[in-house]
Amino acid sequence: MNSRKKKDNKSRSRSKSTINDIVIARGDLKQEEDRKYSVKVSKLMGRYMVAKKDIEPGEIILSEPPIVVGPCTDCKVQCLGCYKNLEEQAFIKCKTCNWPLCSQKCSGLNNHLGHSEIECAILKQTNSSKFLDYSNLLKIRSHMQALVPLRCLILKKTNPKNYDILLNMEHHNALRQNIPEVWNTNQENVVNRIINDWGLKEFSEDEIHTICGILEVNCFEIGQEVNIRGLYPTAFLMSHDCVPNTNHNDEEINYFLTVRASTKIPEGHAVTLSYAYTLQNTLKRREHLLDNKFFECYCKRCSDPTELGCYSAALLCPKCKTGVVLCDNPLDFDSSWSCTNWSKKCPGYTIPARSMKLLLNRITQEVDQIDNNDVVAMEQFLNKYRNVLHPTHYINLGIKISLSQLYGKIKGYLIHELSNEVLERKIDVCREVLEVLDIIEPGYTRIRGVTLYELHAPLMILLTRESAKQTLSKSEFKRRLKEVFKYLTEASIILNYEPKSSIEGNMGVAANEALGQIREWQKIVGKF
Ligand SMILES: C[S@@+](CC[C@H](N)C(=O)[O-])C[C@H]1O[C@@H](n2cnc3c(N)ncnc32)[C@H](O)[C@@H]1O
Repeated sequence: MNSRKKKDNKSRSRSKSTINDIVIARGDLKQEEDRKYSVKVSKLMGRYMVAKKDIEPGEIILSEPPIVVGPCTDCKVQCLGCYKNLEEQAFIKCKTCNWPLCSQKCSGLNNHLGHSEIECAILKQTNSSKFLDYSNLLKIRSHMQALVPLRCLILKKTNPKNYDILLNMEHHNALRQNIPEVWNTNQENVVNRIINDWGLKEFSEDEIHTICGILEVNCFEIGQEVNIRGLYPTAFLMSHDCVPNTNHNDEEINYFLTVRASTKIPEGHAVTLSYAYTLQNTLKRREHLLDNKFFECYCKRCSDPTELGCYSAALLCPKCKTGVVLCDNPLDFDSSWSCTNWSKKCPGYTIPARSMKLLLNRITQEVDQIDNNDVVAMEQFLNKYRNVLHPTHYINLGIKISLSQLYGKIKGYLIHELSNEVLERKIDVCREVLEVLDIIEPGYTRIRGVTLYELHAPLMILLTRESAKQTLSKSEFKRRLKEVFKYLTEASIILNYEPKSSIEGNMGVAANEALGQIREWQKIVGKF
């Protein structure tokens, strides 16, 4: 389908060390024995991780510190130490190198995962700050793009073992070279800056482009309050799947990455994560993977027009009114879409790929106009498109996820103020979202944990209200309490994997407390 694909194999044909070489090179044989995974190689995917033995949901597969972290390519201007976004006037310049910082006391100063002494010395020696136009912070943004590549290059001297591990990662240079918007942007913002502006002639253009490719292909988006990327020594080996079987999180400050199984991973099965946003439809995910990770996905979900029954891309047929419009060939970016209501004799409805894209772009623009907290506008949107978009179309699903979290949280909709009707609405959207998540983000995944937590709250309040009116029999009360207990228990397991400093980690603490209260009630109604 795409000319980029053929060259892919070429770039992969260069010889690469296996993960075993990497581990042995690190003198870490013990760790190799203990590892939950081994590494295989396939023609399609290159190296990929497989489970050495059955791995249970929630089990840690790996936990490791990053090789390098720093600003993302599309980041705003950030503090070089702690990566807080900097506003005009609310920042200082590093006394030594003159690059922007949040304060002279920033916790990321003289830290190898922040603004290290060596980075500061190089930025000073090269007089790099003379190119920073502080009259307008926006003009500094593109300069930030060269920082992570510089940090990688610094490793060559400060940590040659990590530099070797990094150089062993996929860069897709042969493919990327043929994509002018990727290659030329790197040439301008990274290569020319490091070699010409900063005068670091010891690095070659090829070497810097390779580093850029490695970062693009292998970085994890990390950070809790901040928007940064990190490269990890073994986690990069996980292959992509649009229904992943792992979940990962990163710690604040040290950026330790922990990968856990979200579902059971049988021995010999690939250990996967999704490089794309799972809540988008096949077309969007595949476009993202091709443009940013330089491969085409042929997973089960991508190959199935119904996306395994979650209908993330389906429209409702405007002709027969009852049929579902699906992509004729989801593995072809240019495929048309048709009504699939053959048995009920739809007169026939087909829409070309281009018109579908235009329609989705127009609807997306409309959604983007809705304020993040405007539940009324969200409900109006769902109502307006109820005969156009499938109820679980990814655009609807995004809105339903927002509603599942906003009802009960924002001003005017605090949980105890909600009418029974709105509580029921919150329950409905949570259940609808969970039905889809059970297909595309199954098991112990963060978004399921959050949605289960959101679901328990209205159920519990309705139960309390009804029990206060004494309209429930003891057995009905117990049945409903048991249901809340079930959701909350799973939410608690999932959310307690999250760092305590994160929003989800806090939710985990709240889930534990709520479970404690239910256990008190159990003393009255009896164990479930
Ligand atoms: C983060 S790297 C994974 C490690 C890589 N396979 C290696 O050997 O270094 C991502 C790259 O692996 C390949 N890859 C991962 N998952 C894939 C999949 N499901 N289908 C095809 N290629 C995949 C693609 O080349 C992608 O750009």
